[in-house]
Amino acid sequence: MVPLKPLAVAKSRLAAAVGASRPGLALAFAQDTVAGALACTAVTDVVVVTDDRTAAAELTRLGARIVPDAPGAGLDAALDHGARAVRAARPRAAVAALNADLPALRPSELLRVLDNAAAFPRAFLADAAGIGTTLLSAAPGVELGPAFGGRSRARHSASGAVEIALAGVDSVRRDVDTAADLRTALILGVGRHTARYSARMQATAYTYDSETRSGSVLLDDGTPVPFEAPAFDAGGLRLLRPGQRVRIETDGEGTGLRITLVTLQTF
Ligand SMILES: Nc1nc2c(ncn2[C@@H]2O[C@H](COP(=O)(O)OP(=O)(O)OP(=O)(O)O)[C@@H](O)[C@H]2O)c(=O)[nH]1
Ligand SMILES: C[C@H](OP(=O)(O)O)C(=O)O
Repeated sequence: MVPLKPLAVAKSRLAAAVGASRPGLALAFAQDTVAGALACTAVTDVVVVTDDRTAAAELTRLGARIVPDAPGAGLDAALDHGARAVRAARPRAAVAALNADLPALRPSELLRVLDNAAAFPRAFLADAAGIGTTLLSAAPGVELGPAFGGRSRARHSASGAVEIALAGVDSVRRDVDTAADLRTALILGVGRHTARYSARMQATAYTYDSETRSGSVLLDDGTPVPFEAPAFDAGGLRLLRPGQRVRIETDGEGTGLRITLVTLQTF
């Protein structure tokens, strides 16, 4: 089950960093989350609990089933409602809640988490910050008992759910609440829907040292991203780190030092 707020109010903490892209980016995160879950061999069905009509149409197209957020009483109520809807049709179903803001989600990592979770009546995975929760599961016949929001890792633990202690499942833990989270997700490698938006994160300045032929670009929030351009040329693409490149366009005079536009992209 993937709960999703109306896009007009989703991902509010990203507003300052991404401006008018925010609702589209919130949808892209949900699309990549749902696509990743549907591609996981441990997942039979993906149910999205949402009242957003645009998101409902797009996520249905990917293969998700939509359950309206009938209670309209916050995240935990939406998840209880979703679990009831799932089990009305399939009373012996195991269920898991997964946040809709996991754009780097890899099906193979979700499979490891769900395999691990299946050993316990209730289990959860802490988010990358170690404060919240990105996944909560309940075995057949067991109530989900969601207690999301804020410091939910401690709350889920206190409620008796077993914390999943797996290494190497960063893509399932990497929820995106801030611009810094988004950059980390881009470095992990995001799905195709979010990748479309990442090209819009433009750098505002750069430094370049012609002796070392390296430099750094400054993202709009002030974060420096180093790059190497041993022999860069107009329009060249230079590898930064695995999964991430910088596009460098010169002024066309061929001096190789007058960068006019630098855009961070993922592939
Ligand atoms: N259906 C439903 N989903 C919700 C509700 N509240 C939160 N969610 C979803 O639950 C997950 C975690 O939500 P939040 O961190 O509260 O919200 P967010 O939109 O991700 O980010 P912020 O607006 O910055 O807090 C996301 O997938 C949300 O879309 C709700 O009332 N109903
Ligand atoms: C829902 C909440 O997530 P966040 O506040 O990190 O988006 C949580 O971790 O319980």
